[in-house]
Amino acid sequence: MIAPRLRDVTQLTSSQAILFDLDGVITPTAEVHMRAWARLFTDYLTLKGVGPAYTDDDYLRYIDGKPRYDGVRSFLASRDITLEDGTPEDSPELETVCGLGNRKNDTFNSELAETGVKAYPGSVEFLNAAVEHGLRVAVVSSSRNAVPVLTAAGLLDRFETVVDGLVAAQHGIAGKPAPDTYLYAAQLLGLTAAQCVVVEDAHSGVQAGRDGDFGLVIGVSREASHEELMSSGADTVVDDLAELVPVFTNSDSTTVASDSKAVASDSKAVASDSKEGNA
Ligand SMILES: O=P(O)(O)OC[C@H]1O[C@@H](O)[C@H](O)[C@@H](O)[C@@H]1O
Repeated sequence: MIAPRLRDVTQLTSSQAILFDLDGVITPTAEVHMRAWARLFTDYLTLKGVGPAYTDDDYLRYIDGKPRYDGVRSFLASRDITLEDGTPEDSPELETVCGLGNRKNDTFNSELAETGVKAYPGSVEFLNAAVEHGLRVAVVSSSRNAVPVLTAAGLLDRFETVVDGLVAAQHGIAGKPAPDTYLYAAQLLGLTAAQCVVVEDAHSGVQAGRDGDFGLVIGVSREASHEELMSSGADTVVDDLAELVPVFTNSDSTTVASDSKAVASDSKAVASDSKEGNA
């Protein structure tokens, strides 16, 4: 019989790779996406005379972490609106799923060009500690802007592979909440899901990690709460990835658990519902 997996943070040190979401995990760009979506859908619903008005909760429920056009479809469905898909080449003026998505992308890119991107210091600290410990690292993002965002943050060369929205579209890989983009990244690294850790801030991404049966799913609470991410399937949730650096720098895992509130309290119950080790 295969021993049940111990889904707590000490498993980080025995993992082979960390697969990082980007927006909201490595860079604060989830906020930029969030503002651009709010502008698009507030204007759009007003123009159509459709309610209820768009709120940030809509972003978290229907859009966060999903590929661009899936986010549009999913939000419009919540207001009983169906549009033709169009194509990714659609002009932002067109009232199609792709046209609206591209309209939001213009807003996203203007803000990014104005403000630039600076990674979360705690995430860079965690990345450095993981790499120093010998773990391999990759980015798995739904965004078609992942490479420019990583480049602007000066981090592109830190990752062995980047599976983004463009790669997924090119290969016909289903986006988050499906686990497929994460599984594809693991495959590119020549690893199994069980050997990899997923780090996510969005419900859809946490769900992808859980459904892909990854070795460990770490939630980072930015907009979504600890409880929400735990209920989506995270094994543990932190406010900042720097909280997990002691896992690498301190070989005594019990000290780590007691040093970090979130880790100690969130990781307890998880071993009980974990199945056998996966492929
Ligand atoms: O429009 P893009 O850049 O391809 O991004 C798609 C999605 O990418 C995800 O990473 C973000 O969490 C979402 O907010 C965003 O909508």
